Amino acid sequence: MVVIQRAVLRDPLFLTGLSLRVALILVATPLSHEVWFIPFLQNLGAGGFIDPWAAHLAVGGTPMAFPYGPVMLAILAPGVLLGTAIDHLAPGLGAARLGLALTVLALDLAMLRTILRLAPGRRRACVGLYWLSPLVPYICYWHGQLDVVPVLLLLNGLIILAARRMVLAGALLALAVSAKLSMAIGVPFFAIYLISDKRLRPLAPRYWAAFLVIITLLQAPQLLSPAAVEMVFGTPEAAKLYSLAVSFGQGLEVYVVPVAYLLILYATWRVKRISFELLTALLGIGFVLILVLTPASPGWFMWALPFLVLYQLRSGPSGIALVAAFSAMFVGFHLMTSTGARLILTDFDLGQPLASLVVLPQRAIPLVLSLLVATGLILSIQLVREGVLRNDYFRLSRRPLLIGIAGDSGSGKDTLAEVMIGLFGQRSVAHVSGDDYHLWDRHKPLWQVMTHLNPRANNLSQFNRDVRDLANGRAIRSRHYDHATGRMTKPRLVPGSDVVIASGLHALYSPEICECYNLKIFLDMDEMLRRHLKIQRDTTRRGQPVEKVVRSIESRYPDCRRYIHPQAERADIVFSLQPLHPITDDGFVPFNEKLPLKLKVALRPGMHYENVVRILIALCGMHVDVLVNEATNATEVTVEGEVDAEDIAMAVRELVPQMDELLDFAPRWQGGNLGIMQLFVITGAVDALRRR
Ligand SMILES: Nc1ncnc2c1ncn2[C@@H]1O[C@H](COP(=O)(O)OP(=O)(O)O)[C@@H](O)[C@H]1O
Ligand SMILES: O=C(COP(=O)(O)O)[C@H](O)[C@H](O)COP(=O)(O)O
Repeated sequence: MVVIQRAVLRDPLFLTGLSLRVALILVATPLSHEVWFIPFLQNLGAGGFIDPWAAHLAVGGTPMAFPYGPVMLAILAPGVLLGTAIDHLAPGLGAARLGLALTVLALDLAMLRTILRLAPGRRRACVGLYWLSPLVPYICYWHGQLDVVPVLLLLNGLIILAARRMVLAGALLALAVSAKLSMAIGVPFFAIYLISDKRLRPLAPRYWAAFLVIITLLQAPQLLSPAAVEMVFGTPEAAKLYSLAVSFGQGLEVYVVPVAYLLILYATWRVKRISFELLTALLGIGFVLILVLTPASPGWFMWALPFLVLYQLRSGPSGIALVAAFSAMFVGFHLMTSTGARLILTDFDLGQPLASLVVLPQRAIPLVLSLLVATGLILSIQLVREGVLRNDYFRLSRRPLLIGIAGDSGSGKDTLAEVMIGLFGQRSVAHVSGDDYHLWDRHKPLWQVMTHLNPRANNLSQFNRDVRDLANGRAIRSRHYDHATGRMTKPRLVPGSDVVIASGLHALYSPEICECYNLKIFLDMDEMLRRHLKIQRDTTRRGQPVEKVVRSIESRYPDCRRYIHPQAERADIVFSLQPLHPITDDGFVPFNEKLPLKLKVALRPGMHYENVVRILIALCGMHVDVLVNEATNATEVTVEGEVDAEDIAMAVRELVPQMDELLDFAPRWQGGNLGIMQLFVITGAVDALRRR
């Protein structure tokens, strides 16, 4: 049973739409129901279960009667067969007719509920845009088409796919196609969606396995029935896709719809990474173009309607007006040219198209069709502009997100890179480390002559080339410097990804590589804290004697001042981790002691930080000071206090909800200062991506 919130059921708008539907069911019976669908379905009762299509043709039924698959049959038959049985008991009740109409009403309510699930919090808008649209009463209750069935299955398959319940989602897509073959139009869009999102790729085999098993089980028997092949696969409806052709002369024709459809698929393929919202927009564009470029049956509009509702919810009054105009043209055109309904208990038969009942002005039909095509094309352009090009996610994900992280040895570059990889997901990030571009390893004599902090001790031109290649989505081959052995390993393939993190001593050194980054970060950790943490790391994790590490820190300090620290001027964000209590020269801090820290965040002029500060105070309960550095005009935000990972996750969802689909399914949020860094990096990245 379709469960719709009580608030909707009590909504006057809903009750108005329901009254209209019930009135139509009571007073009108669509010609298509009476002449095609009900007789076909009643054959099942006459022993047509084995091969309903053959049984129908055997009694002289028309091949046009039921060009649908077994799922449509299974969903619609119970109401009709029950009604037929009741009619046998009480002739003249019209229960079979009511059985079909009430089944359609139940599916219509399920469609409303599905749309409400797709647009949570937009209850009245969804009721207004779907339930009160004249399209649905016209298509389902006057003209009498059944497309609400496959579209409902397709839409729920989308929702289940977004929830990553892959087997059920694949099965629902198969059910949609087995209800009406034209839903196969959507299959390539789903395939591109599953390929484009690296997070979904491991889950895709289950999806397609379920799809193929269900579609085979349901469609194979139909292929064995010549009658089904004639009525379903050979339906004249399919020929409409080829009706618009461009003649190349010499009897050659190019079909416009297949060309347009392939162009839309190509454009979809070019969208680097498709969010759920983008997928619904692209599917809507595909369906609307088919409506515009073919003499589409009224039922075909149901394919696009849910996506048009979502478009209107996002676009507001202009989109609503445009869809209303397109809908009005569509209904007007089909009232004139398509079958309608007979009024019950009267002889008033509007089953035939208006054009055959009354004399219309000569140009009425072509004029309305022209307006229909014009409004449809304008709507398609708007769907592309507003549904795709202006889609935040589309703009964020068209090219890889590039983040550069520079800082002295031990300042936290790898740590920050790792916590950001934990957010985006290993599959979606290409990490390039400056250490892998040292010109010599620890065992070479030059190691004793020139420190690695000197740019000339590193192959920075190769580093820059590799970052640029990754920025263009190309894979690179990069060696790896193993700090445990002090040697370079063999080159390994680093594939292009949605996010590129380039961290290293000189990651912001060359101006031209800085132009590649969307976000530039410099780590300027308190010097005593850095020494403490570097000594702790190099002795415990890199097996180096304390004396050697201390000597190295001292000997490299001049190069650090000369080559590393100046990079801070190029950064968008400078993170400076500070101990709450200064570490004095002789104040040795035991490695296992957790140092209370605070984080200073210097943001270059123009970086938006107000909302971040608001959230850190209001939601995370942090103590935050904001200062503007008069010299650099940079904003310095000092953050103190404890924050847990869940609060950081909530803060990011509040500040940049559109990032959700760019992050991993289970992003690894951090608490403490690393979580605050995650927050500033994510919001800074979205800011930068919106500007590009
Ligand atoms: N934000 C931070 N909070 C606490 N400890 C940190 C932080 N960043 C780095 N560290 C610690 O400091 C040491 C050096 O960090 P690392 O990321 O290896 O620096 P780099 O990559 O710049 O050489 C590591 O032991 C690391 O755990
Ligand atoms: O210090 C760094 C940078 O690494 P990081 O920024 O991770 O500290 C150089 O890679 C070292 O010179 C490598 O030499 P070693 O392996 O002997 O430290």
